[in-house]
Amino acid sequence: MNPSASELERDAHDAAIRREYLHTQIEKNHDKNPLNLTSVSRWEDEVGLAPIINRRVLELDPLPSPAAVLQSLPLNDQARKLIVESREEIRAVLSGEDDRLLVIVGPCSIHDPQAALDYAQRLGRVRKELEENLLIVMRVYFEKPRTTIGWKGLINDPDVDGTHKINKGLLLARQILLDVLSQDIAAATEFLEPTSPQYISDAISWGAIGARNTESQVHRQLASGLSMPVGFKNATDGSVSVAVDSVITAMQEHTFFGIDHQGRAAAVETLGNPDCHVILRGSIHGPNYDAQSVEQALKITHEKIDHECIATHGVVIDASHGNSGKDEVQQVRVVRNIAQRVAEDEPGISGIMIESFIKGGNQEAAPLSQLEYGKSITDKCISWDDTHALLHELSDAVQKRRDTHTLRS
Ligand SMILES: O=C[C@H](O)[C@H](O)COP(=O)(O)O
Ligand SMILES: C=C(OP(=O)(O)O)C(=O)O
Repeated sequence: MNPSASELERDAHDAAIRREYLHTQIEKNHDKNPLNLTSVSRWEDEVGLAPIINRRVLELDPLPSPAAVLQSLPLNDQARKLIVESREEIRAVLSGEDDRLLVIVGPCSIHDPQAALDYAQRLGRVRKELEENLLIVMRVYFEKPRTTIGWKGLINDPDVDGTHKINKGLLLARQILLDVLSQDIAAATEFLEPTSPQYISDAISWGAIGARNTESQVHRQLASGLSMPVGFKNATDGSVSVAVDSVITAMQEHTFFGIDHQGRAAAVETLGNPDCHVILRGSIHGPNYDAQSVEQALKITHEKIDHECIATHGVVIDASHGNSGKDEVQQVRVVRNIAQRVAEDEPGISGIMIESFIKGGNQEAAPLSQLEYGKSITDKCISWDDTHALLHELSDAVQKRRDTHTLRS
């Protein structure tokens, strides 16, 4: 059926709005495109598909290729060594070959490069001091999965002002990772967008798939090709079974849609990732960090996986999120509870996750100039002073556990 005159008029009107929008965006956002890419034209206009496709797409802003970003901000030799060694150490702790506790600690999200470096300097010093008992890795989270809407993290919106300069966010995130690694501390992150790992995953030693994505085939496939250990959170409704299914799925080979390092669409074939495990993060129904929940999670894992692996050895417990009701005071109690249980040699606790920043609590997300320094703009975090004390308590707990084992043998 031919479009009516009024439909044609509306299409022309929509196309004019899109073109004007594109033009003003390019004019306005020079720094959005730091690698000087030329914008794509409205291809659908040229091939006569304008009434059919991209009806609700305002802009397709080209991103640099992963190779261009990796080459413009390369890992140095110290960082390469740290990443290779820390991935192996994490694997050894998760499998029980190394008797330390894995501690993934740091801000809920990164929004300020200066504060991230400041935090990494502090954590780098404690990491060294406590390395005999704790394997400390910094949370360097750039992508935030939201329950509904909200700031989606530094890669998506680096200026926290709704301008969504992803080009800038990618380079900034990578620079922050290099700064963190320069403090001799390995980095952990959540992988959210299926193509963003090509830009940063070389700098990551441990990855997470969040509670909102744990049942997603796309994320399970992604994890199957990642080069580092990956933890899957239990679902927001508390299901641990889906996280175990994720581990099983990610351990297998897959072929799926992705991009290569030149940024070209690619059929990605993966080997499978044997270094996956479950993270207990509590749920909308309450916490699951207690001994019975750990035991139950491992029971489900053993029922579904018939061979010994990292996932059957133990879980990582997230002291924040559903386990603390996102309350930093409660998070301190949860960490103390876990420290006590580690000291008492409770089996199955391979690691702990803590949301911590320089100042405790959180504040509303806003552009950097309007923010209090060193305070979270997403979930509430434990202050640095409390974190420092808790890391020492966790270290003492691991030492006590080791002493018990030595006495027994
Ligand atoms: O870790 C951060 C948050 O818990 C997660 O992004 C969800 O946040 P929201 O419920 O405020 O959207
Ligand atoms: C979003 C996070 O956690 P979860 O997926 O458990 O909500 C997080 O760790 O930042």
